[in-house]
Amino acid sequence: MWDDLHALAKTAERRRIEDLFAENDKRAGEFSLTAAGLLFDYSKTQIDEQIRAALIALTDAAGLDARRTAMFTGAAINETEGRAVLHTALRNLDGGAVHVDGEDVMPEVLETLDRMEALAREVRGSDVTDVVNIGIGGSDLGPAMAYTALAPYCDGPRCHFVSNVDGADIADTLRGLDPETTLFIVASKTFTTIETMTNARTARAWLMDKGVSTDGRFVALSSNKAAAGEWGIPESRTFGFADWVGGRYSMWGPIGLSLMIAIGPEGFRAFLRGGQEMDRHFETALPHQNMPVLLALVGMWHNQVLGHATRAVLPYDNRLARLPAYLQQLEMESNGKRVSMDGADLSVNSGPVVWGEPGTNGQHAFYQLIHQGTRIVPCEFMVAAKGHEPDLRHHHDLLVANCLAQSEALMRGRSLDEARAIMADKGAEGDELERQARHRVFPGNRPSTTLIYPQLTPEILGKIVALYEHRVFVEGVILGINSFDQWGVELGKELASSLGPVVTGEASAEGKDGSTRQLVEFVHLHRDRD
Ligand SMILES: O=P(O)(O)OC[C@H]1O[C@H](O)[C@H](O)[C@@H](O)[C@@H]1O
Repeated sequence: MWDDLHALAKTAERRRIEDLFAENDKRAGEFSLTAAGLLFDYSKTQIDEQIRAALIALTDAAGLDARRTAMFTGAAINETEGRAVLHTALRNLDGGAVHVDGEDVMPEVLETLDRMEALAREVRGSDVTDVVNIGIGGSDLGPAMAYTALAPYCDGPRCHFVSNVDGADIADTLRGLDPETTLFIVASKTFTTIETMTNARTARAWLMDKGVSTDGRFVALSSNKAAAGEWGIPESRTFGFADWVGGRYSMWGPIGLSLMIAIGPEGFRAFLRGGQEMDRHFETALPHQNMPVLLALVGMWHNQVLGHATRAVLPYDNRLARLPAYLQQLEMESNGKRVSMDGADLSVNSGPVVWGEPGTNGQHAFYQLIHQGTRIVPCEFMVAAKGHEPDLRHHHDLLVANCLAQSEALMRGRSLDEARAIMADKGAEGDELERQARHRVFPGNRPSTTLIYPQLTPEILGKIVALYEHRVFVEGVILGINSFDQWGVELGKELASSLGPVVTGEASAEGKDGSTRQLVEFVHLHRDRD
């Protein structure tokens, strides 16, 4: 399979994407698809019909259909943790029963949703002015990303997101907040995460310091209701979810509470409906008409086949500023694995490095490398046809024009002859003309895709997030890995707890490597100085 693709890559890399358009005037339509109102265009890549067929063959060989059914029907596909993977049940608003170990989970999911809505309404109708979500990773990035994304729909209290154990995070957030009108949400699936528990304690101390009762000031979102209870948050203020909701897939349930408070229960339901619509599409569309499948395959063509180690996510949508960070966790924590489900080494690379920033800002910062650097960075552009500022339509038109211009420029490039003509026009001559022209050449033939959507509404955001979730799933199935565990984060946590007492000076650094000892020494020299 991979050999076929590598053979196809040899020919593909020699030809220009532009020529594919010249050879086939239907290319744009044939190498793009519309689903759930979104248009995904992957025609500005080297993929042709033969390559697409070979990529789709990967899904057959990996048994994608059976794995997908297994996920949606509650099988324990997270094999290293013995868990089902059912974040889709959280948005199964009008769907039927979903069974885990013979039990329908939907009544509890819907009851929790009802309770969340009751609390959201209560908070929105109260004197609460600020909500602080304390959580990290999957208990932070989803709601934080969506809160910024859906700013035009936020008509509830202001939300803040504290994640880092760096005291600067909570200190900067609390400064300026009124303890009498601030509600804290402690969001942690495990309710043991050191950063979150440290920040939660600091929040509690802050209230007590200000002489404000902590009663009714905390809400817990967790799978570990017992720990939340021990911490002092009553059951009536605790919203649980099952272990089959992975942290980075959890914003659809209780972890989304801050978002629900901000945009209101109806807006949150629209977000869920969007996700559910993408689920239906993913479950039923044939591979070559299936958006998550194609998004995954295009990514694998660039990463596993052509060897491009990174991919840039470039939303031309300022409110999606946190999307790249959200996708970093979703994609890199899910598919950054070196062994397959059975423990054998992978024969191809695992998922790529995902990074990005909104356009047009990135254009004035790192696009230089994307256009002229020696490495190829496949780019994933995203843009809305319409903005939310009717009085600023001209801004939005410029934004769209820039987005389209970048993918066009990446594909077309500028030849040496064109660069020479530009320099000649400027009056350059001889060696100087030649030297200057070489700096102005754009190799072009650089691949990009564009995801375009009508407008960034709660429903559309739901579709986009679910689209990326399923993309990660498809890539994981083809790689034969478990996309739903994250053992790679454990070692650092263990070492951090052993280094804690070394940093404070309670334990000695003896036995640590020379570099670590030197760094600790520097800290000791400075930490107690005024
Ligand atoms: O929600 P929590 O249990 O506090 O976990 C928060 C985060 O920390 C862990 O280290 C994992 O890497 C993440 O997948 C998780 O989302």
